[in-house]
Amino acid sequence: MAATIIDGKKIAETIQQELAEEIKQLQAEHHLTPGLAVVLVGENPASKVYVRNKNKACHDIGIYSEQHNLPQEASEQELLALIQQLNHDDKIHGILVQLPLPDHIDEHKVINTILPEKDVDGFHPVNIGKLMIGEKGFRPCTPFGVQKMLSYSGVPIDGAHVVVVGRSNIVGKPIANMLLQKQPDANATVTVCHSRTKDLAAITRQADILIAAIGQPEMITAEMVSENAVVIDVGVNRIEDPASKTGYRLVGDVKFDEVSQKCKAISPVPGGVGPMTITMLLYNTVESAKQSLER
Ligand SMILES: NC(=O)C1=CN([C@@H]2O[C@H](COP(=O)(O)OP(=O)(O)OC[C@H]3O[C@@H](n4cnc5c(N)ncnc54)[C@H](OP(=O)(O)O)[C@@H]3O)[C@@H](O)[C@H]2O)C=CC1
Ligand SMILES: Nc1nc(=O)c2c([nH]1)NC[C@@H]1CN(c3ccc(C(=O)N[C@@H](CCC(=O)O)C(=O)O)cc3)C=[N+]21
Ligand SMILES: [Mg+2]
Repeated sequence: MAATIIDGKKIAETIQQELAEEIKQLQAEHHLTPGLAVVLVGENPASKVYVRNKNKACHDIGIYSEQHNLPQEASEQELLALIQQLNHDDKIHGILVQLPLPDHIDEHKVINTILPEKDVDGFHPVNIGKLMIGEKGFRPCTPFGVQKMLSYSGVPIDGAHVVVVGRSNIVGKPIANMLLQKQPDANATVTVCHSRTKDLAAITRQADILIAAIGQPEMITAEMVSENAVVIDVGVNRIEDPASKTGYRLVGDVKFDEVSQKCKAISPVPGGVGPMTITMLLYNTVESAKQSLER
């Protein structure tokens, strides 16, 4: 039977409407407009699409957003100085530095310079540490979006066997940690797989919830999933497509056509995790603005 489609775009719209209401209230009661600064170094076309989508979403719901474009050759010093300036800027409640950065810039140094209370990406070691021990802090947007997507869709996480394929710092590791927590919308039994995993298919077939964050176009096939599985596809891969106007199209890490004929539920690409990521960035920015009232 064909799978239920988990419509990330629609869930994202619902959450964004709630955020827009909350922003109106913040403006009416506290004269406060949440502000986000996005920093982009260089000319990566995929990054540009993400940045454009973020700016539009901010505009739509009433978040002030500003974009800082540095040239590819910008020095690490220049970037760190810009972050310091944004750290001190009272209109700015969230700072996002688009990754990956050019090779001559140390990513860790850059992330460490962002004030943890403005780190709406949830990448600063302080926020990662809080996530690990179950303390309140900013959650990375993609994992947070996946968690919200599952809970809005009524997928039980408590007691489920979640298999995550991928162990990056921005997706695989934080999502595994979030769903493992002894907390609501979590309590999963988690297995994390990666490129050195032996007999990957034998493990993915055991998943009640399979999360693919691999960066390999359509790698997860029908024989790797069970009929009861809920499949969340985090992958966003551009592949060449001469039939498309742009010359390329987006596919996930899951072979959607065959897997969706077998599993219980699945999130599509585009229209799945991507819009949820943007929404949780907005959510964290609003949260950060609210927290600034308490300081
Ligand atoms: N929708 C969204 O909002 C977002 C989407 N993405 C997308 O998600 C995907 C993953 O991103 P990211 O985590 O940054 O990617 P990384 O390249 O940082 O990590 C990929 C992970 O997949 C593992 N892997 C690679 N090949 C295989 C394989 N053949 N078998 C098993 N495991 C494998 C790697 O293993 P190892 O560690 O051993 O190298 C690594 O842990 C990408 O397509 C990216 O574009 C990313 C961020 C946000
Ligand atoms: N500091 C930082 N934080 C990030 O969160 C971050 C990052 N750097 N670098 C790049 C990755 C990738 N990422 C995406 C987010 C949304 C979509 C998205 O909205 N995708 C739409 C499609 C957009 C399109 O049409 O191209 C969808 O899947 O429906 C895609 C990719 C965030 N990342
Ligand atoms: Mg680098």
